[in-house]
Amino acid sequence: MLHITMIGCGAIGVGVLELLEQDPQLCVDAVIASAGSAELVRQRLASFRQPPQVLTALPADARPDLLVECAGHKAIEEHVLPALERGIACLIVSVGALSEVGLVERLEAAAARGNTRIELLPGAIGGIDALSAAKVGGLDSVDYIGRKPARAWKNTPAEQLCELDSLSEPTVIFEGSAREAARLYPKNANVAATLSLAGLGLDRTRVTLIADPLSEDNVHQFQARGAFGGFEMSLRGKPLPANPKTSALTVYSVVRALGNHAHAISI
Ligand SMILES: NC(=O)C1=CN([C@@H]2O[C@H](COP(=O)(O)OP(=O)(O)OC[C@H]3O[C@@H](n4cnc5c(N)ncnc54)[C@H](OP(=O)(O)O)[C@@H]3O)[C@@H](O)[C@H]2O)C=CC1
Ligand SMILES: O=C([O-])CC(=O)C(=O)O
Repeated sequence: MLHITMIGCGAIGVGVLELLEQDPQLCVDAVIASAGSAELVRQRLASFRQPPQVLTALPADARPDLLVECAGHKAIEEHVLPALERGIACLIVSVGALSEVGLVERLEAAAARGNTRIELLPGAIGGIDALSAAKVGGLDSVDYIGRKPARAWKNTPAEQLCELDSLSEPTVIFEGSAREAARLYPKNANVAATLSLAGLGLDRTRVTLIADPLSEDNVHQFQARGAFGGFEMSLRGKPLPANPKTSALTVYSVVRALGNHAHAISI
């Protein structure tokens, strides 16, 4: 059995825990919550058959097989970097955080010192295997369009560009590089950052973000061109009721990745 510690117990974390209850090969022993929400998280987990322990940091003597981040950008600094130094393998879902200058290099250095590895999860997007294989032969362009219902852009700079509550047609709220998208829309730019890391990098990956009052789904589309040929992907993700910024596929992506570590065949 694989022993896992999870950072964050919000929309993704709870969804993952619910699904893992059915897998005898995976056990989330502990959840790391922010100090201010530890009690709330304990209440959230009370109905689970075997609720994980709720902590605010990884104890010095803890040695989980895997640490999986489902929390946000700050959690990488606070928990992932120190765990890597201690030799604990980490899975990261907040991939948008890696657009911060120097963070990729710091993660690599921490993992090298701990002689361990970091896995970036595909989350809400598919086709990362094909894109990153295409990169080996050389890519010419990667263009991404992220389209979400208007409510998913609440509390973002989109609020300064348009009246989200009364939007009547799809409205482009951002066009530019993946680096700039991640800076302005950190909670909505994980896919853009993932495509960049798998493909042409943050400065050469072109991003368009759209607030679409006519869509109920989080739609992710990208096209790539290169020596391999061409590739178009369109994915209509159902948003999680607990957090409309987040697609349900992200939960399944975490469960798949953890399962691949525990099961005999990985796919
Ligand atoms: N790769 C991808 O495709 C996707 C990635 N994501 C990313 O996944 C992350 C989680 O998403 P989601 O579950 O929807 O978000 P939620 O806001 O629903 O949940 C996040 C939880 O993590 C907790 N948290 C935040 N910071 C820390 C910290 N430093 N230590 C411990 N706990 C912390 C929050 O608690 P509190 O608020 O009390 O701090 C909250 O309970 C986000 O960063 C999001 O950007 C989301 C969708 C797709
Ligand atoms: O659809 C999602 O779950 C999240 C998303 O767009 C992103 O962070 O890029």
